[in-house]
Amino acid sequence: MSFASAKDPKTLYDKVFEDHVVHQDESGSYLLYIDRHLVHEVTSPQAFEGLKNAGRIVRRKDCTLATVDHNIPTWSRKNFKSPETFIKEADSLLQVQTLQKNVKEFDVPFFGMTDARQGIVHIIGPEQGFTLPGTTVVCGDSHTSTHGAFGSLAFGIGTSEVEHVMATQTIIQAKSQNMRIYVDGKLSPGVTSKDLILHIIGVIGTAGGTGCVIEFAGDAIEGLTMEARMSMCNMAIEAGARAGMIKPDQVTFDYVKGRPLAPSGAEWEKAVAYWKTLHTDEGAHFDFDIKIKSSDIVPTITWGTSPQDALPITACVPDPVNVSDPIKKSMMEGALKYMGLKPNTPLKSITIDKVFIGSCTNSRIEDLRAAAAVVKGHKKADSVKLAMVVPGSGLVKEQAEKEGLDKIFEEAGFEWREAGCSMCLGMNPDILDPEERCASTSNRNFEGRQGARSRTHLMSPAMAAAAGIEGHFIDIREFTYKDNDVPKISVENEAEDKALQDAVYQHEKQPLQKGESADELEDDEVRDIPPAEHNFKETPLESSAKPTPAGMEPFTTVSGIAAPLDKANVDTDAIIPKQFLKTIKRTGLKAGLFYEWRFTKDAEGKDQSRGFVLDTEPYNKSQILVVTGDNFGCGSSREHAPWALKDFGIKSIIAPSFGDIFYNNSFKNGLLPIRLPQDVILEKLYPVAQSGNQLTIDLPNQRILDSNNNVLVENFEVEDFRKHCLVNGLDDIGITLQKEEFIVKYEARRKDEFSFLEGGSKLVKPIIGSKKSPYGNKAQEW
Ligand SMILES: CC(C)[C@H](C(=O)O)[C@@H](O)C(=O)O
Ligand code: SF4
Repeated sequence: MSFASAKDPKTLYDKVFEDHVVHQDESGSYLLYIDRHLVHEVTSPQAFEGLKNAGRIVRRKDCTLATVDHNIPTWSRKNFKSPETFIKEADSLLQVQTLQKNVKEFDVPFFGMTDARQGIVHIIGPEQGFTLPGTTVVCGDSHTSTHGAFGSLAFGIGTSEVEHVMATQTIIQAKSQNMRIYVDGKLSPGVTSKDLILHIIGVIGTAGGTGCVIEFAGDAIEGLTMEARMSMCNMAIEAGARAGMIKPDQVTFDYVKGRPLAPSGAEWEKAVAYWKTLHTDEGAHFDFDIKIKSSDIVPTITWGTSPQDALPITACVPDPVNVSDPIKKSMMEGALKYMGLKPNTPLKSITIDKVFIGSCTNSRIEDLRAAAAVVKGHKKADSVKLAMVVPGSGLVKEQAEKEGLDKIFEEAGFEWREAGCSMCLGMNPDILDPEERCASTSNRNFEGRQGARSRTHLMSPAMAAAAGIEGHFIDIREFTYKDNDVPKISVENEAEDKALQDAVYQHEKQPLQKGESADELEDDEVRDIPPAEHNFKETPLESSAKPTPAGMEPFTTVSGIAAPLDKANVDTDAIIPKQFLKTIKRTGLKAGLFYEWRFTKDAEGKDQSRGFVLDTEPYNKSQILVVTGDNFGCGSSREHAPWALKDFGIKSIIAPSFGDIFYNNSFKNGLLPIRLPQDVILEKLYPVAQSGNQLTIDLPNQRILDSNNNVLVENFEVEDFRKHCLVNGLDDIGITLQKEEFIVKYEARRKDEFSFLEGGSKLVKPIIGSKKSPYGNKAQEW
């Protein structure tokens, strides 16, 4: 059944990866087939525009599913008439309208704002059964890692890659390294998967998983529900990993079975037989194997401005005095200042202003049940200005209301909202005021994440709810639950979930397409290095490969001022804050580059320069950025980060390591990221940057020189394929389309061997006669 040969023991990741290889070229670059593509309004406009400009279509509409989530207000939709009357912010509205227009024009299945199935993109995929075990899942969103909970290979991509997937249904990938995080034992009472993943990120750091796909394994993981597994994999990106994965098992199959877009009947049996082969073989090689003892974990929260700033709730705010590494020390001092915290303060004594229960990490029915169990019979503390509960999808909302959770929250003084990303990111009206402190169930506590100068502490739903009741952080194990008959996760409830869905989707699944019979390929034909004529070096690239729609200039040699940046873990939220993402263009982003670091507001609300390095002479003309710390560009997949850097004039960034998605996105935009060991940067390049001098980057020869032509670095690492594209300014969609024959062959084979994946979002049906949906009977909005 599997494309992979049975010869060597393989990891779960190896198996799923190999089963999707359409083509491999000599440079080590793979073309992978994509089974499922989720689309939202923030990262798709430029991709659809690119398709349009090139006269291309969406190749597999049945593998594509779109929704709106980031920009939409979460206030009541009872009087909803249209996005135009509902969404007050013009730029948010434009992104929503643009997606509506695009899905109509390209005929892509879409859950709009009048559809109960609308919700956060990572909630709706699994909920619909669109996400299936063993599939490849992508989305222009970093938290696509969520779907790895099903044993799928799921990762975030940038907008250029969104366009690539829409046009070719494939993606160009290098193989990541294998990391296993093995969690033994059972989680203690009061400890959830959120505590576990925060603990893990605290241990391995936000760059710990860079270049890796993490498999979460062990008793503690196998004991988790699907919802809890999704919370774990969701935050794999916060550990820097390309993806997180958990092997599919009976828990997975039970969750998927009967979902509207899941296979059924004989196809279901065939699927399960295949899915059962998807586990790491005995003796398979892991590049990194990390063991975590579940007994070490207690309820955990973050204190600082990175998800790795995680501590047990029983701890105190850390003291920089105890840190010897100067970079870490200054980062800690900066974070404490930003968070308005004093060293050695017990975490439990920190008071809060607001509570946010929601986001793609923790807005599923199980999360809401856990929070409601805490809240029931209590009242929100008077000192807490706002506690909001935002379900992940319209269906989660309906289910919660059916169980009376909305009433429990409202009686306690919590606000009950409509589905969306909400205050996780604040691209919509839900934001914190400056210096407000929030107990949040989301996944990122970056500076400015929930609003300018906002202060975010990450934690589990129960802990956030309890903080709302007490007015300060509290150890959930010490909280007094008032009522024991709170809704619990039970088989009955699961059955009710399904019953609800069945009522909502009164449809028959369409018969599976009868395709032409698939060409039989031998294993080797698919996996092995193809003959030379298929290698990109031999292919007549110029014939159909075009410059990218963004107008990518060839990159050969760049000489320019190098700006020094002495920071680690520079996240893409810092490179380009959320308010600048509300554009449907790739240009005009210079003003937003490092906005929070560059500007503060004066008394009249005008921007005042803070003297950030890029605003001082001679660095305001920099073309190169020399960064001392690891993990530049971590976090969100926003391609707006390289767009903004490019718009400023930056052509190359040198750092010890990069966030995977940012690294990819940079190449797609003619921006060269160069990875060098930290000591080389500190000894050879940083001093040049500090003195305001020029560096020359010679890509064809892979060298870096100073202004006297002395070679400072020789043979810096860059993959052949990426170099080739950059030096020639090539559009990789054009290159991929030259491999059309391989894509067609793979599709034929997929139709046969993985026939249970056919249908996909084509099975999405309008909601017919949904009895009491507050969204009415309309489904797709065109
Ligand atoms: C808007 C999108 C690019 C972004 C992401 O990739 O993560 C967002 O979802 C976020 O959480 O910051
Ligand atoms: S992390 Fe937040 S903003 Fe990003 S997709 Fe999830 S809920 Fe939306």
